[in-house]
Amino acid sequence: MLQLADFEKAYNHTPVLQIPRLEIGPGIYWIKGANGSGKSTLLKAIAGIIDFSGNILLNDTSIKRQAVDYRRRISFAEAEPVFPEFLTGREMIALFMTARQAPAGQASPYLESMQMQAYLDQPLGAYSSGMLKKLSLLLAFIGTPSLILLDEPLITLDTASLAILYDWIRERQAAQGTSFLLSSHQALEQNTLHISGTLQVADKTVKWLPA
Ligand SMILES: Nc1ncnc2c1ncn2[C@@H]1O[C@H](COP(=O)(O)OP(=O)(O)OP(=O)(O)O)[C@@H](O)[C@H]1O
Repeated sequence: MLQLADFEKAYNHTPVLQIPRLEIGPGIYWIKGANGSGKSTLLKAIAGIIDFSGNILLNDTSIKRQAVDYRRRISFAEAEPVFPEFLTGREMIALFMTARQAPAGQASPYLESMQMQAYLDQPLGAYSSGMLKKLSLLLAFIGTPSLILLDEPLITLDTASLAILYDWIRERQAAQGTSFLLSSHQALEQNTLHISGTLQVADKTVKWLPA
């Protein structure tokens, strides 16, 4: 599903991640690592929002040679999302629905399950961090990406919302075979989600460990 080859990312000429080769099949993966080890850097590189040397292929589509096609197949929710404060949640969702050519009505069940309708027409500047987090997670589920990257999806969510997020992930994987990379300092509920393996980020590289 995902292949990294000769991957190297440096900030100000200081290498942060060097991954000669990494290949993982479809599934749900937990990205683990200490603070500053490079989890967000890895996710941002795979999402195509920061540059790096080497290559990444998603189902044989190259991030460098087929950049538009690649990005169409991937979604990313940042750990601490920042949105334009003057837009409303409804406007953000409409923007994503158009950009990602999503099927009509796709957002409705997500909005209902997370009970987001009450504040959908408020400007995003008035959202709490939990409300912003739910919106950013929902936006990552818009369209039909084959890989969804969620950076620290569990932070700021209340217990009820966590259970709903796990439902979203399970349902999307079952219905569309979507794969997930989830970074988290908290243990993922492995009896709720079927985790295919762990990507351990340490010593400036990434190791795949079976579940
Ligand atoms: N834009 C940047 N410019 C310079 N250095 C950066 C930048 N972003 C990240 N780094 C450095 O890269 C390293 C990895 O950071 P990254 O944010 O990927 O870690 P992380 O594993 O996600 O950490 P955390 O668990 O604290 O969120 C750190 O040493 C960090 O200081």
